[in-house]
Amino acid sequence: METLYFSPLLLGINLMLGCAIASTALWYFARPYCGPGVWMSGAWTLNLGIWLFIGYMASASPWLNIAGNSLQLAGEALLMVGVFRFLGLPPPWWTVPASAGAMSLVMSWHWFVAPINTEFVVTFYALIGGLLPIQACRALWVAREEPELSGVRRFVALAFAGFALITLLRALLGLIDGLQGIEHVDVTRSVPYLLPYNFGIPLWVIGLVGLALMTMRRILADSRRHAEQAEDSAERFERLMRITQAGVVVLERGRIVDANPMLETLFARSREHLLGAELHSLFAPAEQIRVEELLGRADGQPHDLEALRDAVPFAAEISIAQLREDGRQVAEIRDVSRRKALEQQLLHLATTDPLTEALNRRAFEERASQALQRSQRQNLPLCLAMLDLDHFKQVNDRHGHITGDAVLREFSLLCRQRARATDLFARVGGEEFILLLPDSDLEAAAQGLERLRTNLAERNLQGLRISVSIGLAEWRPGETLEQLQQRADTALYAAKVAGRDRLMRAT
Ligand SMILES: Nc1nc2c(ncn2[C@@H]2O[C@H](COP(=O)(O)OP(=O)(O)OP(=O)(O)O)[C@@H](O)[C@H]2O)c(=O)[nH]1
Repeated sequence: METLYFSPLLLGINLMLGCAIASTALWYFARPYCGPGVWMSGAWTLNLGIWLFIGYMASASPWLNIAGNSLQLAGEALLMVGVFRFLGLPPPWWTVPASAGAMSLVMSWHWFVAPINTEFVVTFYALIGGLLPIQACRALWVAREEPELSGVRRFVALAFAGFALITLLRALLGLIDGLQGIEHVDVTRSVPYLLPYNFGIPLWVIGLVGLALMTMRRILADSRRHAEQAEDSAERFERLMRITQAGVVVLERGRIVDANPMLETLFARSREHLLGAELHSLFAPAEQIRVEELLGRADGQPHDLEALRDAVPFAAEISIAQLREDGRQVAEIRDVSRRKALEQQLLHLATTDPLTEALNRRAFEERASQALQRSQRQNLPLCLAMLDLDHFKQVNDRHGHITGDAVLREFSLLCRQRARATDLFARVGGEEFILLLPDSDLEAAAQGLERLRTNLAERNLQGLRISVSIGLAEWRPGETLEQLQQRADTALYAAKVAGRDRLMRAT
């Protein structure tokens, strides 16, 4: 019992058990980092090997001896494989079965074929045990990645190198003893036995402590890197929010909880005024229900709304998206009044005649067929008139094209002024115009056009007496726009033939 108080064997076993428990804790707290899990299995395998070996010492069972020695080497090999896993290198898994298998073979030979001098057995064990860490040492020493780990990596490499050296020294001493035919019965008198307990195991523990430090250093370096990245992206986000041309707001239940500087400019309100305000308060009263609906939808799509800056409306585009599961939303608001004005301008250019500002033929046909469909659906009357200035060639010939143009412009203005908002007035030829009168029967249309004609006859355009001939047709159910136009054209021709400056109704 007394020898137990000073037993290096017991101390070694306890240290190994401590290492296994510590590496389990390391694995648990370092998850999901690669490496500690393999170290943990290595440490427990090694412990299992030691306990089986103790079992052999108590029972002298050859099987326990074989399994104990083989598992100790397998545990050591696993520890080295874990280093490769940690460094992100291809792990040499083969070393685990290779070292355990080779040891089993030698031990089986010793027990079941021919006894080998135990010093040679020790030599063989130590040779494998000493060679195993060398590759891991090299990998740790030369690794270039993660410069913040280089110090601790070298520390572990040196600890493993020391362990390898002690173990190989043990192999050499065993070999010398074996060659001399010495066989140690009392292990406490054997240097090859004392070497691992007094020096090998401490170095092994130091190596494991180093592995734990290395893992912690990586975790620290990674979290520092992540913190830097987070800070970086927060800064980028802030910068983006400052320079973006869009007003950006973060919303909580429809209320503004954060806003970028552009929003202040866009709505001419200070941040203090904006924070806490309902999003819909930034828009025209008529749009507020729509804003609520868009908040509910949060589809991230752009929608056009009328916003208010100092109570003055402007065209805005808003897109609302869900920010997080907790119901926070983000809205992006842009002033699109310039774009809207441009769109209007383009639409105007695409649909009107540049000289007279009347609709062009294409726009007329598009809108006239819609009006025709509506009349058809609602069974309402509709009329179409063709208007052609009389002897316009003479105007050009006598007074020049510029005067002719001015006459056309004035005539167009007169017609547009007299037309109702629902009427469609277009220029379809040089001095030929067309007027579509929805919801007007032939009688009412004729009266209105007669008034126009007499009004024109009574006034001078560019100091000239200008008259117009008109052909008028009322739409008949089932008739197409072309057919209706054709009849009005025929009536116009009849008006010209009949002496001009008159209105003729189509038959
Ligand atoms: N100033 C000007 N003249 C145009 C324009 N487009 C067509 N014209 C002229 O309009 C005239 C049309 O002449 P005609 O088709 O012979 O008809 P008209 O002289 O009005 O005679 P009737 O229609 O039979 O009464 C031509 O002289 C064209 O050059 C234009 O944009 N500006």
